[in-house]
Amino acid sequence: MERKLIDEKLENTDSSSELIKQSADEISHLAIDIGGSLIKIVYFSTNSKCSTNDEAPTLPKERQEVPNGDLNHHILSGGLHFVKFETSKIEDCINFLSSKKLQQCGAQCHHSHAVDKIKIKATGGGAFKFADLFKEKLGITLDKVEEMESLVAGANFLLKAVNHEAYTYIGGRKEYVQIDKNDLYPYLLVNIGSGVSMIKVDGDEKFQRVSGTSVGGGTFWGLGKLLTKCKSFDELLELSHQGNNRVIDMLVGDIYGGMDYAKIGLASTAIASSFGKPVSENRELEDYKPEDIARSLLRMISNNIGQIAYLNALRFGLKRIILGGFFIRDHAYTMDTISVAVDFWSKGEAKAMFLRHEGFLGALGAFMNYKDGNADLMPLQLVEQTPKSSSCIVDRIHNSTRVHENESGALDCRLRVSSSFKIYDEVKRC
Ligand SMILES: Nc1ncnc2c1ncn2[C@@H]1O[C@H](COP(=O)(O)OP(=O)(O)O)[C@@H](O)[C@H]1O
Ligand SMILES: CC(C)(COP(=O)(O)O)[C@@H](O)C(=O)NCCC(=O)O
Repeated sequence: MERKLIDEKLENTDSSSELIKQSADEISHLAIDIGGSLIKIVYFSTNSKCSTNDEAPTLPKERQEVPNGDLNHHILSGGLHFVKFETSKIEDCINFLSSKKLQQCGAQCHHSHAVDKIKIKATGGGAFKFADLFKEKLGITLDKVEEMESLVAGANFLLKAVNHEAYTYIGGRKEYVQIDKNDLYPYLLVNIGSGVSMIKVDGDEKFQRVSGTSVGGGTFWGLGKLLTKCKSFDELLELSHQGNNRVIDMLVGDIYGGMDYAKIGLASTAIASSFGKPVSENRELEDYKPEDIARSLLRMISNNIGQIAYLNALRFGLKRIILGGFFIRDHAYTMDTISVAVDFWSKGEAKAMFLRHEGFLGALGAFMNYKDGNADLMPLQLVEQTPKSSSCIVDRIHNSTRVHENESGALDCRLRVSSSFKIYDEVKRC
């Protein structure tokens, strides 16, 4: 529900203060992915109180010593939260971060140097582009994590640790797929953000970006904005529901006098040329309905990505195509078009799968990176969950450790944190 709320707020320019109010909990770890279109934040919060006086606060009750007697580490129990902002409204993101207790503590702290030491993991092009802005406005240093590495780490984490994460979308039906974590690799990761990256994943930290296309989510939103005058991405998606692509697309039947081109397996209703119909019609842009244009555009881009994904899967003999990125937005027509394209071209050999945390792969991967480097933060301790069997299909099921998802959409999890972890200590000192 929280994710839904935040998505709605995203479309409303005056809502950042409300978003700030509803999320005034304590953040112990945060990672950010600043992309061409959207900023994605993943943060871990214990919902505990932060002291504002000079004494160190009592430890939150969730902060307990690890039962195995490892006195150098603590376990934090809490939730992993997901938030996004439009990159063009980066000020909202800055305001959100500065409202958080981590930052408030720093701002109120008498030791002004403390704030300057805050470092957060950051990925995406914006980690470079906006590094100075974060330093100047928030005193935060962006500790850069490579973008493809983050996407892969995020996808691997979700596929291995979160129940009901991957699903197929066929004929209007969503079916969850439980992938055996010992039989996950290789797969093709297709991230549809502003542009599209295709990555062959062979293991943890073992991957190669094999392809990409500049015709992606940014193309849909950018062209759609120009052609339909829609003011938001969601409005454009909504509009596409009511449209008919056959008014804009040139079909095989339009060329073959209403007949199939049976010899090469093309039905009369198949699209011969996306956006081809206006070629032979004496009509202006205004003479076409915006909903038909939106539908045609969404279909053209989704189909094209599905086809390029299939070709790359074929190139490397991959059977699983896992799709992420915020272009998808859990949108039925988008997923159906991609699934049909993959199924059609691979003759049923390859399968397209989508992820519930579709747009947060990079941010999650950057979050996982806290475990590297100075090894202050140990890997997530995962909580066992009994899978809900009703809507779940089994893809070589295997016993695995899983993460809970609570009602707010946050993932319940535990972090194993070094006693000397930096961000937490900055807060504690205040
Ligand atoms: N609220 C939104 N505003 C803008 N674009 C959105 C929104 N929701 C989904 N999108 C789509 O998601 C794409 C960005 O996906 P994302 O994975 O965040 O990529 P990036 O890292 O390039 O920002 C946009 O180009 C657009 O197609
Ligand atoms: C440059 C990018 C990796 C940036 O990632 P994004 O912000 O789009 O998620 C991506 O836009 C991309 O892979 N573009 C396609 C470039 C190409 O292969 O032609």
